[in-house]
Amino acid sequence: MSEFKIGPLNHVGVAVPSIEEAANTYRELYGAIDITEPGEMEAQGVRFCFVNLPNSQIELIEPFGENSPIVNFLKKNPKGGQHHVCFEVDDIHEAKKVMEERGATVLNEPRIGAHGTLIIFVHPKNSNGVLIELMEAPKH
Ligand SMILES: CC[C@H](C(=O)O)C(=O)SCCNC(=O)CCNC(=O)[C@H](O)C(C)(C)COP(=O)(O)OP(=O)(O)OC[C@H]1O[C@@H](n2cnc3c(N)ncnc32)[C@H](O)[C@@H]1OP(=O)(O)O
Ligand SMILES: [Co+2]
Repeated sequence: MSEFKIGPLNHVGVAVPSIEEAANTYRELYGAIDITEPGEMEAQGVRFCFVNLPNSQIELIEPFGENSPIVNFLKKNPKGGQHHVCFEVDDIHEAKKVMEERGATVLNEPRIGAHGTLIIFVHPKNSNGVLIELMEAPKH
């Protein structure tokens, strides 16, 4: 078995109808004070913001543009829901290669995600119904 292994949990993705309303929930109900301004990634079809926590983040995402990959999800979960879990990896190209060698369905070629590093997604069917995002760890 190769040396490859997933690293730290980077964020939990939560798909919502409105990131502003969801951010207010984390602010008013849970006392979150460190919430980023919204960003947009047309290529990924999402608007997003991050609830920064001491050891991880909640990534709030809502559809952006016509072909957003989360439109279907929100049709099935109109109030929103836990959408994906993101782990950091050292090398996204190695990660993709190993995932495919191990029989997983990688959903995209590595592309830039909200943290500015390359990401891939592994189909939920490979992980007990959980959509997994692998993100190349930021180089410090
Ligand atoms: C700004 C980037 C940001 C970042 O962190 O950098 C992001 O995270 S962007 C997040 C949004 N982007 C993506 O989700 C891209 C990857 N997703 C996909 O390719 C699709 O959403 C996919 C393939 C997971 C589902 O596609 P679609 O919804 O069109 O297919 P189905 O509705 O037919 O679903 C197939 C099957 O999968 C189950 N499903 C769908 N979405 C999820 C989910 N988020 N978590 C768990 N399971 C999911 C769905 O229920 C179907 O199951 P089945 O048993 O076959 O009915
Ligand atoms: Co994400």
